Amino acid sequence: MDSGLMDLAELEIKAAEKAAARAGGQDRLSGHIVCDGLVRIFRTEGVEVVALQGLDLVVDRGELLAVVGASGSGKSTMLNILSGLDEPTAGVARVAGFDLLGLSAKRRLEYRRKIVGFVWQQTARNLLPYLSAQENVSLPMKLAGSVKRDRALELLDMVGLADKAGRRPDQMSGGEQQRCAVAVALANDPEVLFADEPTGELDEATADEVFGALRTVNAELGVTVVVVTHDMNVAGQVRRAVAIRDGKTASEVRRSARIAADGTEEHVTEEYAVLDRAGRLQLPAAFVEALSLRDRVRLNLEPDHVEVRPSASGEQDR
Ligand SMILES: Nc1ncnc2c1ncn2[C@@H]1O[C@H](COP(=O)(O)OP(=O)(O)OP(=O)(O)O)[C@@H](O)[C@H]1O
Repeated sequence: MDSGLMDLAELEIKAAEKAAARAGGQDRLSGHIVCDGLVRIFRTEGVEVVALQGLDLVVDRGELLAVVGASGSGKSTMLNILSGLDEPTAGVARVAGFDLLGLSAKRRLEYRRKIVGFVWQQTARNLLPYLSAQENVSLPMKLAGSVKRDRALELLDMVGLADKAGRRPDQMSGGEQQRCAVAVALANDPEVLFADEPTGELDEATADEVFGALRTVNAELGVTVVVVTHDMNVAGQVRRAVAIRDGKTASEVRRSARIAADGTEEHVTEEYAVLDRAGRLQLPAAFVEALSLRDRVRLNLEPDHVEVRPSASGEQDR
């Protein structure tokens, strides 16, 4: 049995329970983060770049989601909007009841201070070099005027750094610094944690530890976690990974555990294409190439599935 995955299942149940308690009941569990038809167009020197082309995404309260995609697919653009640093050109972006389109400066500040926490790829952006781990975690509390005794140590303990509380960033490894950054991001008890390539500068084993810390805080605090990465292998670290392609959500990988006919537990990884509200979906590039699909395809409705066939030869140019 894959004990790692069992842990994942247990952690997810725990995270959902904590999130429900935090939200005041199961009925408020859905749609903690909602992107609907999100569009972001950049205009520079007369050139238009459509970075997000109608992106749809719903993340439930208490979920831990990975967003994966190649360079230039729009991940950072989405994260900048969700973290309140940038505004969408059109569409809906809502987090914890905050509508991020047309937020006043005051509400934006409140959103960034209280609702969301961030972990950036560059460790230097997350931690102050001359402060110890504990001081780094305490700083956001001080700035918000709400220092809670022992909270910094509790958070450091949660990310496995209880014994490193007195160390400065240059006395910690890259992975430890990123785990410390997770504790800093949670100092003011945000509802949502965004992490942008938090393991981008780390080797695989160290990256696993950082993911372990993200899973733990998700389960212990019920905080909704969104991790953006170009590392497709990350899908194995979470139960839900959404892939972005060309500024839209294209596919989704879900991992789950189920009991097989012989009573043993088996673990299933299933990949789904994302269907938007207009019924559009994107075929995986490998499928398109395998059958040389081009321009038009034939669709047949079968009792329990839809068939996609290449158009007959010669049909393409008629
Ligand atoms: N401020 C900007 N001005 C003009 N174009 C931009 C701006 N920011 C992003 N873009 C463009 O938007 C598209 C999406 O970029 P984005 O940074 O969101 O991708 P990404 O998936 O995060 O890539 P990476 O993994 O390399 O960070 C790219 O074509 C990029 O060049």
